[in-house]
Amino acid sequence: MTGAAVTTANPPVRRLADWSADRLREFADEHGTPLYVVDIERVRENAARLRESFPDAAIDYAVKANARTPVLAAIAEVGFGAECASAGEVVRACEAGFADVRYTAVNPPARDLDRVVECADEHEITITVGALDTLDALAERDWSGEIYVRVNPGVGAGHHEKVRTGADPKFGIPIDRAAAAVRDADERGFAVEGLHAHAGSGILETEDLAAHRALVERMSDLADEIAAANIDLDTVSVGGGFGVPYRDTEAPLDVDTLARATREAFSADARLGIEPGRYLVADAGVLLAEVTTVKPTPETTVVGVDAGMTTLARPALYDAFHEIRSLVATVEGRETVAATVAGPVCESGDVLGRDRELPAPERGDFLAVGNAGAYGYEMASTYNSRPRPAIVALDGDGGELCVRRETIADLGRLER
Ligand SMILES: Cc1ncc(COP(=O)(O)O)c(C=O)c1O
Ligand SMILES: N[C@@H](CCCC[NH3+])C(=O)O
Repeated sequence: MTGAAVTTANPPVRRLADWSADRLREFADEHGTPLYVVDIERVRENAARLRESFPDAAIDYAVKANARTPVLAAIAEVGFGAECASAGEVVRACEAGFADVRYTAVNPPARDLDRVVECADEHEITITVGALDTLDALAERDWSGEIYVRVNPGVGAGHHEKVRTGADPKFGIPIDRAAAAVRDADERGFAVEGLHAHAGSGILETEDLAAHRALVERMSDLADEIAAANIDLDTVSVGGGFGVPYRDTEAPLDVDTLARATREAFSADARLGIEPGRYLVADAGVLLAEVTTVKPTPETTVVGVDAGMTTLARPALYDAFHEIRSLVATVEGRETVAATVAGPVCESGDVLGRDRELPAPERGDFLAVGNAGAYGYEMASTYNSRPRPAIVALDGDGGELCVRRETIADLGRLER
């Protein structure tokens, strides 16, 4: 295979080193930086591997991880549903061709509910309710579609405390009150199709896998209690959160083992549901940046680049680690330096990586940041009036601009 294509058929992880530096450099030259590159074929490979491990499960893609149209269209095409966090995601998922779309309503703004209810006139939409208040809001809108009840399982997992939703009271109905909530919804005439819970994001470590298993067991017990009340549940979704290795030294998640453990723990008389985001898209994307400044200091070599916390928020927000690689054609004659790769934003937290061994960077070099396909562009902002980057989508040998670079003129377009 050539270019950015992988060398083994559908390996469980694509490392930053597996991308073709020549091809990435060409994209950076052609489209400028900062630039996201997303490989749609890799998204399909990840989807196929997940489907193989979970052959009977209802799989809903968590759109928040990457909501760009080519990504959505590819995942819709393989037949997964969509799990959406807002009316915006619902609309985009419907437009991209998803047949089953579920809105996970977290403190839903009235505007979102109105729009989702409107969408349901033409699309198959389910709403996941995480508070009794939301049932009232749906009743006010004469909602006659299906609902899921979101449960707070009391067990969280994930790569950072900010993403361990499972034990956070913000999310879902406490598990000891959930059966009563389902009975209440049923008596009020709502079509309760499913239960939902989500432990958190970035499950990779043994303790997170144990938390996932505990969640599945708790949800199965709850489903039994609900079945005993003669309420038939179609699906019990145990959420997403399947992690990917961000460091070279981390092993990939063995989804077969995860699927087996999930199956063993799942005893509900209903279809198992999962809703992965990151797992499908993270290693399908890289972020390209250009070196703008090289500054030796007593502590470190500061390598200034044109991408920062407004382009990729994860390092600043969660201290997340992303591999960084130089794309120079030859490292000959360059010694290795320990670099702090920093962005152009006026905050000390605007650092993409510290202590990174790189062939001494020079102004004009391109760097690639790995695993940028999930929660990358989606969390980009225009802080410091910095326009958002462009995105190139690859499919096979071709690469096309799928999102143009925002301009300074764009920044004022909403002002009156
Ligand atoms: C309700 C819900 N479902 C699914 C996901 C997807 O998570 P991940 O991208 O880690 O698979 C999230 C995000 O953590 C979520 O909040
Ligand atoms: N945005 C987070 C994932 C959280 C997903 C939302 N529940 C991340 O980049 O790791």
